[in-house]
Amino acid sequence: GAKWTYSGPYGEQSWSRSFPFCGGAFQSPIDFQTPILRYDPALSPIEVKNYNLPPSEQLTMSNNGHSVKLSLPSSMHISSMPYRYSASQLHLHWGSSSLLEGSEHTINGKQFPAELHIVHFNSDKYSNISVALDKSDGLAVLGILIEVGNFNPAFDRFLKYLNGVKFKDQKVQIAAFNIRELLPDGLHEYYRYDGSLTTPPCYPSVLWTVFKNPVTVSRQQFLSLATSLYSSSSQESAPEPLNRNFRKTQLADNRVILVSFQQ
Ligand SMILES: NS(=O)(=O)c1c(F)c(F)c(S(=O)(=O)CCO)c(N[C@H]2CCc3ccccc32)c1F
Ligand SMILES: [Zn+2]
Repeated sequence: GAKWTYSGPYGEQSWSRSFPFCGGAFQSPIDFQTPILRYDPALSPIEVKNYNLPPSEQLTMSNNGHSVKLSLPSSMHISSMPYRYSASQLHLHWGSSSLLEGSEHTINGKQFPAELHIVHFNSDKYSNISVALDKSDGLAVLGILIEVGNFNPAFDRFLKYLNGVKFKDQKVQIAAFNIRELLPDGLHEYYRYDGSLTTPPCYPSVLWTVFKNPVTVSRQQFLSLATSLYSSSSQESAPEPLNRNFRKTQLADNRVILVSFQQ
């Protein structure tokens, strides 16, 4: 597809030229501002199934030039939503060694150092994610905000392989692990709204669930994520660092953001 980046002439202000939905409604990410939040007691705790993958399984970790992503088996799924949403992949957004602000969603204007996204598709209605991608009930993404603090052994299960995917289109097979350990302890407190993919093609097809409680990684783990990767391929002459790969927050318009918790 058409080239897009996070800075320069192909940056987010230009996305809508090649990807019209990027200039449309229901765009993500957004800033969770207290005045537009509404408590919804019907929002039940998120339940995930088969997230505890056996180490005998292997996952493909790859650098696609926009993020580092991990392929996930469709046996992993979210069971607490009206439809079953089966896992497809997880990826991250982060700042840089000089910018500890790289999350996509923000809370009352606070941007976190990074954010993890676990992308799922509605497997009750659609046979695969490519078919589900542009359907209004097609995708469900879990957003996990990341702070710098204590070392996180679960994140290290894949961060330790970053040097194997330094350049665009590089892939490595890694031992699977318990993906549930990447999530915060409590899955009962979260923000919920209808939004979009935060990258082109920006389809308004995502039911967003962003957990209120961040997880932590150590400063060294954050720096490893922020400085190990390049968006350019190994053959290219000028290596382009892969960092600050987050979209700015979009207008909420008259969208109400539901929250499962009371202030
Ligand atoms: N923040 S986000 O959750 O909206 C989001 C991303 F930020 C992101 F980078 C990617 S990607 O596939 O790594 C690269 C762009 O396609 C996807 N990938 C999605 C979109 C396209 C596609 C096709 C097959 C499987 C997953 C995806 C994504 F859903
Ligand atoms: Zn994402």
